[in-house]
Amino acid sequence: MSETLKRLAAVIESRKLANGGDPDKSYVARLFAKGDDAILKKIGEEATETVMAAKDARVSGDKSKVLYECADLWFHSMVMLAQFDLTPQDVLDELARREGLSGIEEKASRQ
Ligand SMILES: N=c1c2ncn([C@@H]3O[C@H](COP(=O)(O)OP(=O)(O)OP(=O)(O)O)[C@@H](O)[C@H]3O)c2ncn1[C@@H]1O[C@H](COP(=O)(O)O)[C@@H](O)[C@H]1O
Repeated sequence: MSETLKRLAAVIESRKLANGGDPDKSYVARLFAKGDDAILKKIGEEATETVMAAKDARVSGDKSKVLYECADLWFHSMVMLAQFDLTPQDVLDELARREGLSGIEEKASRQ
């Protein structure tokens, strides 16, 4: 896993209230204190903002907002993973499991 993701996952974990996270000082601890609905709402917002940034980038040619919004989306997804005691490595493991398996073949195998 990338060292950046590993460090960020560790910081997020440290912000859990059970690990001493303080909602008065930490944005992540505040999200954990608010619970599932607040975390999931942020993911919905950031996903929508990512889509809008990508649509805008097609018109303006400026891709910087796509990166910015996608980073927000990844970050909040990492908070959600931690909320469920999952890690970015778990997601990478799932992607590795799918490696080489065509999405078209996988879909056909479900029918
Ligand atoms: N990567 C991030 C990160 N990306 C985005 N954000 C915050 O996520 C929020 C994004 O919400 P919006 O863009 O919708 O802005 P907003 O309107 O201010 O947000 P809301 O009031 O609606 O929640 C902002 O408050 C951003 O500052 C982040 N906050 C923290 N991190 C990382 O998490 C670490 C721990 O943060 P704290 O727990 O705050 O110490 C930090 O050191 C960073 O590495």
